[in-house]
Amino acid sequence: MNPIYIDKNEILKCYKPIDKHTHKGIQGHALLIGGSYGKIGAACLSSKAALKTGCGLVTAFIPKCGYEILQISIPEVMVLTDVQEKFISNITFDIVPQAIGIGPGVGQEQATQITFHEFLKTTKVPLVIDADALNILSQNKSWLSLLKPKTIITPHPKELERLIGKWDSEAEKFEKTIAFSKKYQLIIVMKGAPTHIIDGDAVYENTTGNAALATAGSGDVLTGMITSLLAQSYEPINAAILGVYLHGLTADIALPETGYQSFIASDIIDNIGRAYLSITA
Ligand SMILES: NC(=O)C1=CN([C@@H]2O[C@H](COP(=O)(O)OP(=O)(O)OC[C@H]3O[C@@H](n4cnc5c(N)ncnc54)[C@H](O)[C@@H]3O)[C@@H](O)[C@H]2O)[C@@H](O)CC1
Ligand SMILES: Nc1ncnc2c1ncn2[C@@H]1O[C@H](COP(=O)(O)OP(=O)(O)O)[C@@H](O)[C@H]1O
Ligand SMILES: [Mg+2]
Repeated sequence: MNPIYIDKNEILKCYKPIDKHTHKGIQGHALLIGGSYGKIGAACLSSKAALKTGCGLVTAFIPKCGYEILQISIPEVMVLTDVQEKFISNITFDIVPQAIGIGPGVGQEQATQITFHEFLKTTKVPLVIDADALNILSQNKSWLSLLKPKTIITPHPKELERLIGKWDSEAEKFEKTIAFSKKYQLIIVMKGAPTHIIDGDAVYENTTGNAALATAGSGDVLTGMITSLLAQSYEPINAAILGVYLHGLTADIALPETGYQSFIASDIIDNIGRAYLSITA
């Protein structure tokens, strides 16, 4: 396996500068579907990260109990609520997003599983699938064939194991992940230290990031960032590459100020602007 290293050179091949005549209506609308009672923070983090990564509009779809929390903590994000108080049970919306991120904090209630199945059968929008949405897929592997080619999935090692089964060596982990990517035509963001992106036989290795990212919600933030780039009409592989690179770079930039221990997921969001600036510096 000869990975392509995701460094500044590689990023400059796909980074799209902002057109000075752009407006929020053409800058992309991202929909983030996430949260459940006690995990509304996951929806807050992913939707705020999506906005801070540059799409024009962000809507969060959450259970009712998160309505005030989300509106007060991030007034720039629009909110749609499920009929259920504590978990998502019926995903319906009348907006037209260019990308959807689903999974952070959703839990695995039966009703959430059923509506996720219906959603997969009907949606034609480019998707990023993370966290509990991946765990639901692991429990219902026949649903994997519903995923459109180039859907992005973002498993951490445990979520990956639930999807592809155990491995005995690093080499076997890559073999199995590449086979899985080919079988379902998926882009797999294998989160870790470092993160790898698998797109069929192509393997990319990220060069940014550090152990400060080992903190609650840092994956939820990554989901929002990649969904935002997808909504801004980056090709799925480029959205994954740029998202993972910027996400890691925020931790490299913040480290001298926060140290490893006090860096939290909100610090990723706070440093997305500096990460963008360093791409073009
Ligand atoms: N503030 C919030 O609302 C938060 C919500 N979260 C949500 O909580 C739900 C559960 O997510 P979790 O990921 O905690 O639960 P999981 O059960 O999926 O994963 C936790 C398990 O995976 C292992 N693991 C994780 N990263 C690993 C790594 N790099 N190497 C080896 N093992 C690793 C852990 O040791 C643990 O056994 C998700 O829906 C998630 O989005 C979390 O993101 C935390 C913050
Ligand atoms: N030691 C580390 N070095 C670099 N990156 C890390 C390290 N630990 C975690 N990360 C990154 O942090 C993120 C963690 O995601 P995840 O486990 O899904 O978090 P959560 O579910 O809490 O949001 C991934 O992007 C992963 O690559
Ligand atoms: Mg996660």
